[in-house]
Amino acid sequence: MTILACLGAGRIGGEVAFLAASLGLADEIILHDMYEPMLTAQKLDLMHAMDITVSTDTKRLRDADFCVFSAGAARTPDIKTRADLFEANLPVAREATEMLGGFGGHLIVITNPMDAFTWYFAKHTGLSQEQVMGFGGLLDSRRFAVALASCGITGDARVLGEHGDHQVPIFSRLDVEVPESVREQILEDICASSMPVIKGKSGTVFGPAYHICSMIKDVTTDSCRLITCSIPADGAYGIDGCALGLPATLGKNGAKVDDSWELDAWEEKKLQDAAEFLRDICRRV
Ligand SMILES: NC(=O)c1ccc[n+]([C@@H]2O[C@H](COP(=O)([O-])OP(=O)(O)OC[C@H]3O[C@@H](n4cnc5c(N)ncnc54)[C@H](O)[C@@H]3O)[C@@H](O)[C@H]2O)c1
Ligand SMILES: O=C(O)C[C@H](O)C(=O)O
Repeated sequence: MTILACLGAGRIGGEVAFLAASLGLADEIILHDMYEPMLTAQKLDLMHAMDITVSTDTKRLRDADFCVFSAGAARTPDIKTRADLFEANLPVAREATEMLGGFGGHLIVITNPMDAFTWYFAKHTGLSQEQVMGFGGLLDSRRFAVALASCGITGDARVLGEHGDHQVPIFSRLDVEVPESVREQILEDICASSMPVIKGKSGTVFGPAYHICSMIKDVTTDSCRLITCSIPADGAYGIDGCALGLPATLGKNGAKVDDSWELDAWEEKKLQDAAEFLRDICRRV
């Protein structure tokens, strides 16, 4: 019996609830949204799809195995970076922390700027480092794979660093050497890759929902899959004072940092730059 709570039942919360239920990853859904018509709409739409218990009682949150935090404002085409959402979404994270009293499951943080809020929840909920994971690395890695494929490059495409403009595509795990000028061009392309989706359909949905559900599956099946996700760093890769995308294995005990990757000089510099950028935002939480 797996209970999935979605704090924020908009595009991401709604799609994750639907997909998780469709895939048999959740037996019961708890939904919360400040906008009552959206909450009612998502609840009814789910119940019209399948025979599943959908609750809107936030007191039940403490019984949930997973909580996906996707409440708050999303980027529109005129909001340049995810970091620009920080002030708007900080009060939303504060409210969620209060609701999460007694919750002992796995918290998957989606709301942007996602790394800052991953740090926030790790500091303010009393959950362990392994129980709080920020989602973005799998999506960024997939976007990296798409960009590489268009250049005919294959290999293990992974992205570390910020879920944002300070993301760090890892070229040293690919099958070929990629020169710096090409790296910079690909980095620029992947940083811009969600905007056409936002412009065309108001927000990204399929990509995030698919990968978020894959993380839920990793935990429920104890797969110990190698992923990248945002983790409150405590010294791994010489970084602390922020959460950021790192390699991790994901299983029933949550996300465990894999500190064995050897980065080349370009990647190492970009990762330290990302940490410096994120430390600045994380200080503000
Ligand atoms: N980490 C990622 O990879 C990733 C991917 C997609 C979206 N996001 C982020 O996730 C967040 C949600 O995106 P979306 O597309 O689902 O947006 P959305 O607007 O469709 O849904 C957000 C929902 O949050 C609700 N909400 C706002 N304030 C609230 C509060 N105080 N309490 C409860 N509910 C509240 C809104 O009513 C809305 O229904 C955004 O910050 C977006 O940038 C992150
Ligand atoms: O780009 C955004 O603002 C949404 C999300 O973080 C994404 O990467 O799809």
